[in-house]
Amino acid sequence: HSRALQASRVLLDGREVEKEYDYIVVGGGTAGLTVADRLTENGKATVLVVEYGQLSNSPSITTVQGGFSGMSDTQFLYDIQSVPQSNLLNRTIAVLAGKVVGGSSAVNAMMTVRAAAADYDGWGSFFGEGSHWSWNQLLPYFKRALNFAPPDEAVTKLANITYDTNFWGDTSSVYAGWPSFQYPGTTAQMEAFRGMPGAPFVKDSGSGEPGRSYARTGHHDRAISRWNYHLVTGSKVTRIALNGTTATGVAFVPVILAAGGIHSPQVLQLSGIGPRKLLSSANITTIVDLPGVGQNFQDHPMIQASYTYRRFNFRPSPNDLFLNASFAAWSEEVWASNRTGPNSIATGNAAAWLPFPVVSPRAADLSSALASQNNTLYLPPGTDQTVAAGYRAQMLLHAAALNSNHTAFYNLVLTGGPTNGILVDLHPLSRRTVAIDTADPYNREPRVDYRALSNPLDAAIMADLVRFTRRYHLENPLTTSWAAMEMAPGLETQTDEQFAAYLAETLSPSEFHPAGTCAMMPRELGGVVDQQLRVYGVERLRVVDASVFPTLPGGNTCQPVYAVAEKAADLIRYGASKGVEQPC
Ligand SMILES: Cc1cc2nc3c(=O)[nH]c(=O)nc-3n(C[C@H](O)[C@H](O)[C@H](O)COP(=O)(O)OP(=O)(O)OC[C@H]3O[C@@H](n4cnc5c(N)ncnc54)[C@H](O)[C@@H]3O)c2cc1C
Repeated sequence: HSRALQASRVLLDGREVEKEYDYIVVGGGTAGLTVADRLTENGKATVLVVEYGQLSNSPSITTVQGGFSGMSDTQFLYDIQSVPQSNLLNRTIAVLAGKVVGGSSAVNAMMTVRAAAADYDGWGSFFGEGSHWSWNQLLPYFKRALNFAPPDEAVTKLANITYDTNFWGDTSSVYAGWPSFQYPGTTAQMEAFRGMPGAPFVKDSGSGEPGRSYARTGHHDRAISRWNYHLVTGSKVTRIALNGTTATGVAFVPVILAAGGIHSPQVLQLSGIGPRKLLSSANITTIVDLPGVGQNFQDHPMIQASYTYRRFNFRPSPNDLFLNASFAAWSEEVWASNRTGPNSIATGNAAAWLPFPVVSPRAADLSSALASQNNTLYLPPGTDQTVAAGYRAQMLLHAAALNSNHTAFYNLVLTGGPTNGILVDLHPLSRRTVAIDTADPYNREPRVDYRALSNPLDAAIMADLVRFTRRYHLENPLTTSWAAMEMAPGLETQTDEQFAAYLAETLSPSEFHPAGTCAMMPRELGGVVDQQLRVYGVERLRVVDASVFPTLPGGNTCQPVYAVAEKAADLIRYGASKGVEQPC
């Protein structure tokens, strides 16, 4: 950085890139833009972000209402289908990931949640005592990551919102808040969990400003005014240049790989870092034999459990947006005039996250079944011993979590209307894979195998998640007056075997939360990066994105990605020895 860069700007062509930078960030997505913003903040370090997608102000990205417009616009998504899923009647599944400046944070459904402390303590536990990865040590970065706008008074009252500002920050340019409108039915659906014994109600929540706030608006738009920040768009990184085992980027530059859960393992494999057998079958010379790259792939399965209420007299309801022209017109009007009203609701602004013992009467039995299971039988044949050892360590953690009230397994998204939402398994046991397509590794998208339901206990756990949802709707004193009808799976589905058959037909193995494919675990447990997110066996190369999560947090993944990226920026700037920086 002895030499001034041309003024900060977006470069439309790789040929405009300078010869030297202090850091190169591969992927201008959620994590990549966060790190690039923080590293250039001091006005000294020079950073180039290389992003395959384009900068866009399309309404698909900026529209809030419903939360689905980004994920429905294929120009901002990679075009990937999974391999046929043998446990899902050979169905193939669309793999959604953002391809645009801002990455998946530009197309996601905007649900903002943090998951339980125990999930993050679990991450550090793989490294033993003294790890600097834990809830307490990530909390300052959660606070730095998002700027929390408290809910307005009317909404707070109507929806019984409670929150604790001690858990939130107010410095980030990425904002999190509640919609300025709530359907009364949402409150009723939330309150009805009081009819389910043991369901905990916690204090903290969030609220505030409408609009999509994401990595591009919160980080790129800040950094673009700096001389030391460059972003090149429309440029796909196929591999990282290595000099021996040192990443050299363009010219001896430290590289931060932030291409996301699907593409970071692909880029490593194309660079000769990954499982030797896979690389040689693609004629790629192995630089570092790292069996964990592309293994340990996790995502949250979505289960269809749908109910329609015959008597749900809460109005207005989300259906009124389609059925009641004057309500729809009013919604448009208040959104246009001051960005309030129903159109400020994305998707799922209320949901339940519950521990497994609350949901399942056989939590203790399933927990011991998992602990005593020969877990590695359910990994792909030929899985490396280190990866298998890591899987065993994770399954022991999950076995304890299954019988604990300190982490959530069950997630039901509430709609506020007479049809009910999405059911999610927060800690799936099956592990998936991402691998370069050996037939044409540089030009084809990677092969994504969800290996759905490969661990048979997943189906049993999911069956209990549906059974609980059934009880919530059909046997709950607080919901009986709604006269719910079970549309799916249908009351004839009762036994574990019937549920397994139903899941084969209908399960969606992805909530678009790909993670774990470059896991932060000890190398002897199949890890790919160490606690400073440095790739084992390679100098000057870190991975910073959802792929480093060793296990999925029990919640949507965007907020944890921001927090991990904030922490990574401090690790890169100050090193681990300086300890955790407190947010200013
Ligand atoms: C449709 C959808 C809905 C979601 N809904 C929610 C939600 O409601 N709430 C929530 O919390 N989370 C949600 N998520 C998940 C969340 O958005 C992601 O977990 C998070 O944004 C991932 O961040 P990341 O940095 O790991 O990857 P990304 O943000 O995906 O960034 C990766 C970037 O790298 C780029 N890239 C990839 N390969 C290359 C290459 N070879 N060369 C150059 N650039 C490359 C990509 O184009 C992309 O911009 C959703 C995700 C999707 C896709």
